[in-house]
Amino acid sequence: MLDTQSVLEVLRPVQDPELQKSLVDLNMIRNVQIEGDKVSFTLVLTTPACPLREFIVEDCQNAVKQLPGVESVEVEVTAETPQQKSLPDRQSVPGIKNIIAVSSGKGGVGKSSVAVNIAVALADKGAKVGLLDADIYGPNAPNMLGLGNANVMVKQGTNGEVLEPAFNYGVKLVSMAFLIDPDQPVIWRGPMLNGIIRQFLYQVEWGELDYLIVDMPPGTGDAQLTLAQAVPMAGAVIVTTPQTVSLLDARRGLKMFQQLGVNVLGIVENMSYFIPPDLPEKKYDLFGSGGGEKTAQELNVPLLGCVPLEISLREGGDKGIPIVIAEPDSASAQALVSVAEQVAAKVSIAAFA
Ligand SMILES: Nc1ncnc2c1ncn2[C@@H]1O[C@H](COP(=O)(O)OP(=O)(O)OP(=O)(O)O)[C@@H](O)[C@H]1O
Repeated sequence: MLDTQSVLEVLRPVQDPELQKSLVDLNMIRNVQIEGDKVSFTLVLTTPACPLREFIVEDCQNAVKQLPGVESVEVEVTAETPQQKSLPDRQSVPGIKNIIAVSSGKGGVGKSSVAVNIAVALADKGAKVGLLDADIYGPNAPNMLGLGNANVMVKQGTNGEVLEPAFNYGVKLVSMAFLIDPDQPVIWRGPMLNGIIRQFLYQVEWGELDYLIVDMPPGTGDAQLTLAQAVPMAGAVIVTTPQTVSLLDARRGLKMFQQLGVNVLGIVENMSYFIPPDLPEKKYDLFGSGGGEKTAQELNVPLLGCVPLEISLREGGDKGIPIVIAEPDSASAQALVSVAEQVAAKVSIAAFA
């Protein structure tokens, strides 16, 4: 007989490919309805940015169609992002499910571009996203998000004054740029870091967030230490170029996060190759090739993606329209969307591990 139980039984062997557990056991199949020969249910994924969404839906449909008497299968897809694991000695930020650092060993490798585009890509998929621009030396996320002239407002919250983040492309943003005088010497900014990072975590009206992406200053300094010691983190993403010097610094950064007990979600190789706009079928390895992959293998962390060097990516950053929105079909936008999906998937895996 066709009933809810038989539908769940036939779906039980279908696994979430990333978590390698039964969708039914993970409570990802809900609200099973049967009307004559029509079966419908809700598939609750662990992230709206699930890279394998279509495969999972197809697997579910194929499984249910095996039941005698079923003509059509309708799957409504939603997502509930899991909360990262808590740590006994770190205070999580209420409402924020996953804090992800985007870091690089070396400056100028495209860390902010990657952080901004990951944030926008996740928001575009339907996730609730915040971006904390903690890059005290080059806080350029506001410009890249078209919020160069934004001002954060201070308002009275339930526990004192709170900052209200700026908002664009579905992303809530606070940045060091909103607080520091751009003419202030960098040397005076360092000592402010610890306090400001904590303030940006706890005294901002973030609301409910699936992901808070933190654009870190380059290197292995105080900001990384402060963040890792203040809050439980879902993980860190390390951005590098294929060049040897950048890779050596990336390794240092990666080791530091590992020593601080932060899960390294993987490496993003940026500026992997150059695509000339007039010859899009050509590829030039300006900074060498394969370095990111080799480093990822050696250090036993995933390579989350390789983003090409494209003029339109730089232009998008300068104009305040991130490439994933401005030119979603470009090679760099597609690579960045895939990186965002990989990051989301790895965060889910860590939450269920
Ligand atoms: N894949 C790419 N293709 C073209 N231009 C890029 C690419 N990645 C980054 N850029 C450009 O390189 C410059 C530096 O990038 P970005 O600010 O993202 O780097 P960063 O590592 O955050 O730098 P900083 O160390 O100053 O914080 C920017 O002008 C950006 O638009």
